[in-house]
Amino acid sequence: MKKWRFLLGFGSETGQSKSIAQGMGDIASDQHQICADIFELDEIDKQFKLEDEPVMVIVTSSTGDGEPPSNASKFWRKIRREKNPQFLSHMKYTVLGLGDTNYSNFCNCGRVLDRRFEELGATRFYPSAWADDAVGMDSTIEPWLQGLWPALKETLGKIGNSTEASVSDISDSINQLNLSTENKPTVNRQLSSSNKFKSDEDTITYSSSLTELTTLTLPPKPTHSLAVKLIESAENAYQPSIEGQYHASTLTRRECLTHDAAVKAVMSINLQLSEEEFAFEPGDAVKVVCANNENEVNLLLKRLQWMDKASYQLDISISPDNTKKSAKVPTYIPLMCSLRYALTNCLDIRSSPRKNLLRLFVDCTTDEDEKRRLEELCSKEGSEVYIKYILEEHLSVLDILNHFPSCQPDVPILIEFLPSLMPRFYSICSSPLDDARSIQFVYSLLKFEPKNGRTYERNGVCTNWLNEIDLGTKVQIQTRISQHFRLPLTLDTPVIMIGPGTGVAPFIGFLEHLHLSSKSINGFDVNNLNTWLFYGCRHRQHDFLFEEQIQMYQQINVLKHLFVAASREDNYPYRYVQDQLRANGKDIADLIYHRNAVIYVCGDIKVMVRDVRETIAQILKETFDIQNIEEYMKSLETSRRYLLDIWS
Ligand SMILES: Cc1cc2nc3c(=O)[nH]c(=O)nc-3n(C[C@H](O)[C@H](O)[C@H](O)COP(=O)(O)O)c2cc1C
Repeated sequence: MKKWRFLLGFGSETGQSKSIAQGMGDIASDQHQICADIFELDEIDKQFKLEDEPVMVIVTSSTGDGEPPSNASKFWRKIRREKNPQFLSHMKYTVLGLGDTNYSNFCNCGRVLDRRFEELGATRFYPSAWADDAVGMDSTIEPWLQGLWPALKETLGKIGNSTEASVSDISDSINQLNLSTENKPTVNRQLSSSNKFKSDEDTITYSSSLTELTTLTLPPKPTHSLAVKLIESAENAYQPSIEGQYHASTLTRRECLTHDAAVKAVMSINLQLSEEEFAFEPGDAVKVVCANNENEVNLLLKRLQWMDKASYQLDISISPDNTKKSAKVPTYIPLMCSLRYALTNCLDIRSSPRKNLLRLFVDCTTDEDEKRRLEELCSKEGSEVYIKYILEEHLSVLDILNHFPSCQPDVPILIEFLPSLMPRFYSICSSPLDDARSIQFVYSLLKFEPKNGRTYERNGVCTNWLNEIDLGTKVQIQTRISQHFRLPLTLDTPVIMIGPGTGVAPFIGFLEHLHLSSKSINGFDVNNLNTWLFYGCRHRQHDFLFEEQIQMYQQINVLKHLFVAASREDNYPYRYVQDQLRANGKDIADLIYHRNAVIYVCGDIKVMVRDVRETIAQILKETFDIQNIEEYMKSLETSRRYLLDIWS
């Protein structure tokens, strides 16, 4: 029997959109008997042709400063260049954008694709949605998905002929569509009289906003399709199965840039490339493939009662009972590997479990009170609780299992539903003019205490790994080429660099590049440079990163103006970079307004990026009495004169 189908294209940098698209594909086939053909957007013209697609759903994140993820950039270029205004007039579409409101270009990639599809004649069959990582994406994605399926069925039904649906399929689906609101799984479990979770202190396991009388709407139970066979033999050496083109490098140097008294230690790393030249420029970032912490993996293995079998080989395959048509073994896990290997190198055991995994955990739990609480956490009614106690506190899968001791999930479920361990990004702080086969970057060592639901102490995943590996260890890396975060083409364009803490990294790359250019390029006169650096630390004696190097750039006239803020020093007037910007307000405003300066902001997104933008807007408004300052700031952004390189 023929079946409805649609194209589901995703653009993903760190794997979230990809896993959401894959989850959507599963729901489409398992619950709605619709086939989703899922491809990276950049598979355009290889795996799919837009000309042949009547219905398309796009799931895409944004990266950099609102740019498309690396597997969607070719797609975007093609769509952007298309001249025929009717090119997509045959198409119905919708977009789910993933982003983070801490970035000024929130969901920019999704939004521009959405607009461009409309300009090219496509019709939105269902409103596009923008999910925000800053507040938890599920609160947008869940309701959006609930409405998507009926809308999709209606759309596919209307154009039935061209999507090859048979009449009986259509009527089946329309019947289903009519039933869909009554079909949501709800549950009202009776709790034991001594509900052991009733303690206000234990927030993950109890919240007063939900009572045992609340009827819960649960997400549909995901179908799982993997099986593992245990083979009692010693572990072999596996090749990490990472997607994309990675370069082998070697860790050649690691040093601490901060004083012992610093609140947070900052490390600097050097990686040497073994073979080919690694093309990068100042402003680019490097993606580092890392592994999970051994102790954390051991804790998880113990909790799963797999410690004694941890190094046995697992033969991972599709279960003979599988009913999911799209089932496949995740590509990032070798078909034969030990559980220890999979948990160490392939699976993200740190990020908070998504609701579909919690839903599966319900059925692996024997205690009725624990079951009910897990149902609450994955239910629609429990969304706020899930965001507050799981997402915002960054609870891991191990934390959840520790809170629910009677939950004993099968290993294949974890292998199938934990996301893949993604490489981490760092801004490069060296110049290729120094050595094109060597890169340097910096990172802070982060420690998270066991509190607020976290059941064990932990460090940042990749930073901890980078800190523990021996010199000489091979490190797999890839560049993330920045499209816009680049030095200006003309030497005398004023450059305003704002980078507190490790946010100074790309600017060290910029300054080093200018310094080396002045030595190697004829006619490159440092006197023409107009460079301003606003740097922030806690205490100048303890954590002024690259202090000597920065002073050297000043002495040789590569860096013209340096302004330092120190947030923890008594009697020092400038706490934050914004204070220094304000103190130099007239000069900064003049550079931007009259001299076409380019402003670069780099660092942690939480507060700094917003405050810096507000400060610059205020300075400009006050100095030049600009009436619509927001419009002016936007014009700086669109003309690529206000550039961000930020992370969370
Ligand atoms: C380096 C970096 C840059 C980002 N830039 C933006 C941005 O400009 N706008 C936005 O809305 N979100 C931005 N984000 C947030 C991501 O889009 C968001 O976390 C998303 O869930 C990631 O999905 P993915 O894993 O599929 O790439 C950025 C994230 C990172 C790590």
